[in-house]
Amino acid sequence: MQQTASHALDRVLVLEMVRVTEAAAIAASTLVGRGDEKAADAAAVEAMRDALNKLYLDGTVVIGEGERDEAPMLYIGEKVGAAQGKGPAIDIALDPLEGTTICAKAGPNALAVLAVAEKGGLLNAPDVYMDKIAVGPGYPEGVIDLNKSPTENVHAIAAAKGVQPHEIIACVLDRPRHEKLIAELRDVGCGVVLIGDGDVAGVIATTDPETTIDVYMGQGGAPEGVLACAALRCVGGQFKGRLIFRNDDERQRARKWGIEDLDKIYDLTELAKGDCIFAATGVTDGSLLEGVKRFATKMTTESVVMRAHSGTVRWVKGEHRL
Ligand SMILES: O=P(O)(O)OC[C@H]1O[C@](O)(COP(=O)(O)O)[C@@H](O)[C@@H]1O
Repeated sequence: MQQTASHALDRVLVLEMVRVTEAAAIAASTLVGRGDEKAADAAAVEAMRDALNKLYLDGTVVIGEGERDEAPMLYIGEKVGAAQGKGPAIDIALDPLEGTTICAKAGPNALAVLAVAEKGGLLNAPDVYMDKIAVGPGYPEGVIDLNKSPTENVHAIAAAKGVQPHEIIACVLDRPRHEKLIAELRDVGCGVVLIGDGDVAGVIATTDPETTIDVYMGQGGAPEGVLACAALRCVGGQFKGRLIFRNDDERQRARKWGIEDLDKIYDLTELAKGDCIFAATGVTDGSLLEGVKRFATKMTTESVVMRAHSGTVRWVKGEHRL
């Protein structure tokens, strides 16, 4: 009889997931700073797929490298795992190399990332942009609102935190499309941390007081939004996301994956619901994790794996013989 997913999440998957993200991170790390995004991504994809296919599970990729006709491996709908029809049926959202450009340029915060959930637990987000706002744990429910202006959100966060609006620090992707947002945040007096890429780490940074980042704002990839939500489900925090469609082709793609209300504002639990596991391994050093390091005889990795049901967060240091 096929195991239920929650049974699997209980027993095997939590630590197995680290093996999968470690494999992808190690593969990508051989190409850090080599200026070749595609090669680094391909290496991570292949390694992640091989590692997933060794596990006793009946997995379906719901967020992956793209649609079947554009991605040869880990495409949306691909079945992975060595126990098709027998093992626990789970949905998987993955990004074997989150921050391909970061990796190519040896910048901070490139990650190998994975989230798993029970069937239907993760939104099948199309590869479009998502307007995002996120804060870490400890705020009253509803403190952030995508229908409000950045200024109003900063005031609400500051009031809830008991500080002045100019003491709030926001993280934003450094893109021309964010010029207005950045100008408005600076008008309020906020510190704006501009990141070149990697908004999964940007969102997660709001949950760690050491980063000093209070809020993440702006448009990034929708699949990355779902991955970040899986992490927030485990450690706490709030997230609102609205899909952004630039043309009819993108609208069509969303409908194809069952999204009917194209203007909907999604809450954390609508993007990643039920029990879920989030795992990441650092490819390059960053605010969340150290990157892969190579020594004469070994490599080291740092990973985090967390589970929504228990709220357990495990930091895993790996030593791998060369
Ligand atoms: O680079 P764009 O088009 O602004 O898209 C933003 C998205 O790209 C990233 O910075 C990096 O994504 P990739 O790893 O696919 O290159 C994401 O973290 C972010 O959500």
